[in-house]
Amino acid sequence: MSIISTSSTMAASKQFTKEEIAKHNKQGDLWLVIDSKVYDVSRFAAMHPGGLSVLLDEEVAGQDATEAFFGLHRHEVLLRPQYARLQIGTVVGEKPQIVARAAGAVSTVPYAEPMWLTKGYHSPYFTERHRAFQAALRKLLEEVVLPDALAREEDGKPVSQAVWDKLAEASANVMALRFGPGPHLQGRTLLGGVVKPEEVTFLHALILAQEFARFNSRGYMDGGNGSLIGLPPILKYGRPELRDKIMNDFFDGKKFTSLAISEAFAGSDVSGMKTFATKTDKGWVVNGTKKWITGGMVASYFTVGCRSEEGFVVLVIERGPGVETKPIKTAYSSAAGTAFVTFDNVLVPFENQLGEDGQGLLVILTNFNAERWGMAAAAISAHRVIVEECLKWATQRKVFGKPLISQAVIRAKLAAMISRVESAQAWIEAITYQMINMSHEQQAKLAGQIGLLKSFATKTAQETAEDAVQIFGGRGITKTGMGKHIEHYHRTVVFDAILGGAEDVLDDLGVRQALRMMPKNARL
Ligand code: HEM
Repeated sequence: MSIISTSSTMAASKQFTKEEIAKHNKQGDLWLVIDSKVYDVSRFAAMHPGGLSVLLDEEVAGQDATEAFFGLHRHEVLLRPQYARLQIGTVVGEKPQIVARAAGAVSTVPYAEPMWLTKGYHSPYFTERHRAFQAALRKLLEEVVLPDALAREEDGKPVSQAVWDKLAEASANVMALRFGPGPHLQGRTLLGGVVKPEEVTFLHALILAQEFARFNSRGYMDGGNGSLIGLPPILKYGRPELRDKIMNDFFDGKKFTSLAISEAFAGSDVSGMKTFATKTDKGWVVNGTKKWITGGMVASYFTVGCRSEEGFVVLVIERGPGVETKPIKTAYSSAAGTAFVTFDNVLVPFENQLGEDGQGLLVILTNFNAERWGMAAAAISAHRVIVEECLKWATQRKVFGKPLISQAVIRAKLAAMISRVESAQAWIEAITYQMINMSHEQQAKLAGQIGLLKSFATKTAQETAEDAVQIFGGRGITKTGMGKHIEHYHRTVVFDAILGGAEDVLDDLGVRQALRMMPKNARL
């Protein structure tokens, strides 16, 4: 994931012979070559995080240290301004061979992109128009979201308002786009006009979900995604006035909504829930608590599942008197805004009810397919990033004088990873095509497939995470340097396996749906 912006490529124009470079090989007068570029590290050497002595080694000082460097550092180190300026020139007659991917470009590493995005391959689903959409989106995300994602994942703060503002800009409307095709896109300019509102299908939604998942900043991304599960029930069941107010607040990047179903007492077991809504003359009065509410720390609205005398009801509760949120520390960054939410005698107007009394389960279930499909899409994309990391590492790292990739066991691990990610991608593309050609009601028959797909995507992702740590060794459990993405992935991959339904539950759902569809007359 070394990405270069055109402004940081300014190379020093002076040229040096190898003989001249070799003379600068001692403390205080120290040069070295990396990928044909000459670096004067005379002053930096004493501050080098890897120590001074390694730079004075006779194979490094005054020499071409390309191989040694790339066995120990990510390319992005050299792109940081403080290190880029150590370059004083190039070697006579040599040209750089290693190029960072430009912001927005596709990777040329095999399997680093889905087949439809790989040069020379074809797709039954995606066209050049989709590719133009993907390119515009990736450029915007890598320029605007990626730097914020890396910084916030570290400091634990929520998505910066400047990012929301940029995504919401009238010329881009990415916030509205994230809700897939539909009337909410009408009249909007989308990504500078690269796609028209009526052209948008679930294939665009797949591109969006997969592009947003490439940053390997899992807490940050979930923090930004909270509304994607909190809002859909409001869009479908909310009264027009409430729906439009909350929808526009989100599309403008101003206010966010979290789904608040799970409790310390109950997860998917709705009957075990304790949050209770009492009907009064003035409206519903809600008391109870909710746990693991993604994005809850920054949410202005909560889509809340409650028990009541009238059955299960879903209410939209606005942050205000009686509503409190406290952060919960989980394995990923607090940028996710994961909250414990308490409702104490909160008065909720009847207009904020979604669906009829006792119909709450229907309201919640209506988005489960879309939610799981989106999670699978993101999981597959994040998985692919790890395949690229492993392929690069295995080819650039030398052990016992040979690249790591020359070991058959490493190639076997890579083969398994590639097969997992490619089969999951092919499956989701096929399901997405069905979604495009089915009505919302018909899509109910995809519930089993989507459940199985999500479970497959997250199980295989965890297998790859384990394999990746083995390939990277100690670096795979180290938060900085070469293996930082592997460490992050390995630590956070399990979130996908829990959110939106645990694997066993989804597998069972898939098989039970198949059983319901079994023809009565089928025999061996
Ligand atoms: C312009 C040249 C260089 C720069 C700017 C540089 C910079 C850095 C930085 C920032 C780190 C911290 C870890 C990271 O962020 O990846 C590091 C670690 C390290 N560097 Fe360098 N370095 C340079 C050249 C070299 C060379 C030629 C060697 C050759 C032996 C070397 C050996 C090391 C070692 C052994 C570590 C520790 C790696 C680890 O903890 O796994 N460095 N360097």
